[in-house]
Amino acid sequence: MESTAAITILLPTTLLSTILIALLLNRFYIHKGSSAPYNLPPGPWKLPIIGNLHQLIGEHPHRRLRTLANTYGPILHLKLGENNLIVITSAELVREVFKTHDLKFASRPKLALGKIIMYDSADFGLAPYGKVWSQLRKICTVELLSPKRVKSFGFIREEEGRNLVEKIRAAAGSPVNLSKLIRNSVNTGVARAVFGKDNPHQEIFLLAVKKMFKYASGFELMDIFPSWSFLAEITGSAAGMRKVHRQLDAIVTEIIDEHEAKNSEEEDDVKDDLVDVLLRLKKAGQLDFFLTMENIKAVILDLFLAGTESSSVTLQWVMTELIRHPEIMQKAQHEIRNVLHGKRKIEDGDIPNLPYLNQIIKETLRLHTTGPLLFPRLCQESVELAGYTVPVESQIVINAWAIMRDPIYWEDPESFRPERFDESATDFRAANFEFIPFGGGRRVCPGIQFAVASIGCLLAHLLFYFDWDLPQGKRPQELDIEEEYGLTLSRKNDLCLITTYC
Ligand code: HEM
Repeated sequence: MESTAAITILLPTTLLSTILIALLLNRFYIHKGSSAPYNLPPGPWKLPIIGNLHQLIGEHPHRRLRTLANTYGPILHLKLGENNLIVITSAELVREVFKTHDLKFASRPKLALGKIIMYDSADFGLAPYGKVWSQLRKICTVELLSPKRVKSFGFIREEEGRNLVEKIRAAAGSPVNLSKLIRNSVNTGVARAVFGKDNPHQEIFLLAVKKMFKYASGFELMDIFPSWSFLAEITGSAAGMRKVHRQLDAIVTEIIDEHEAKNSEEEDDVKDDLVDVLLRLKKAGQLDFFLTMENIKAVILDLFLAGTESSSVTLQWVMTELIRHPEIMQKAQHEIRNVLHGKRKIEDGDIPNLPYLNQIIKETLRLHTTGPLLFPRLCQESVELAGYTVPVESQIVINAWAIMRDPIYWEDPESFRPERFDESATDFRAANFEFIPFGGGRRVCPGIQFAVASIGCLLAHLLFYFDWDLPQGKRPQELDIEEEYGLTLSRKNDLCLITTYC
């Protein structure tokens, strides 16, 4: 069996036997943390060996952790197998993590997927804090993700918007699988920006991405019991990850080979994309560290994976909420059809003139937090937080989903109300620590502008050219909002809708 998020899936076999072993060993086992002189944050009682693993069963982790935080408070200590896990569930403490102690929390835990899939964390999303991380991040920001570069990709967004419209028109009359079309469009947009052309192996790639994001939940047994490597083999997780690695490696190797061949043929005449830049830097050898081919492959995958999944998941939730709230859909269509009045084509430069569209994207990111627990951090040295000690090497998880639904910060938090973001108020950056869809501090998502620009442009195309409805005369509130948990919180079921071309 291939394991996905261990907490929700693995229970019947491995976990129950683990509990039995734990109980048998109870008499002989001395709890690692129990004799430590730490003033640890509060948390529920812990079983030997598995710690609090059993308390996370039955619900998706972000929901379960919110329930635990309601009992134990906004800073919570759990023992998950071999790891100390500190869970933060308040904007005030997020400020401490992202601002006051930013450096101490700027690393990432070593996850099995980094080791197996991402060339031993040779990328920068999973890399530990340090020189390699900071230089790779800087190169990608300058070459791909800076506001200037993002603006320069406007023509790609326009073309992908038009392609999406054509594909939907071609399918008119029968329900269209909008989820699939969105995933393909977003992935093509990212591929063209990162390596200059479409992804020829899109189908295989998107399936591999889906699996990879499940492995990235941080709750894989291999990550909870890193020294029990046999568990990964028994459950099939390790084999599953190796398969994903082989598939992704084949794709990225082909991309690099093509770039190397092209560069040797047309030395001066070629317009550099990110892959060219990375290959050139490798050849020149002028960085402060030795840039390996693994670094290059892992960075391409980083951007390709992070860029595709999160933006496409967000756009699917946007359309879900607009279907469930026809009056908001109409208001958004009214805005865009008014602003573009008389124009036949949407241009990338039109998107900033659509403030309501922007409010809708923000409200979607609040209510359907793409990364509900952000991405785990590793505490690099012991820190005092809210009067408690966070031990060095603890993993830190911020329950962004719970904070962005907390009635302390948000009025009527369960309702979808884009108007709550007035045009001037909250920004995407974590200046406001109750609105943190992109994380914060040094490891804040570097792809904010890229993501917002591509989601905005595709969404504008969907709303300008089409009216949308549910198939089989279903009513708006009947559209399901079932979630699938992984690193991202996606729709469990694909979104299939009926369209009318306007
Ligand atoms: C709606 C879209 C997106 C959302 C919600 C999102 C969210 C996030 C979050 C929550 C993190 C972790 C931040 C932290 O630890 O504080 C992150 C990291 C990251 N994101 Fe995004 N992201 C999105 C789009 C993108 C895009 C389009 C790209 C690139 C093309 C990208 C590249 C990355 C990378 C490379 C990291 C790791 C940064 C590091 O560890 O230094 N993301 N993202």
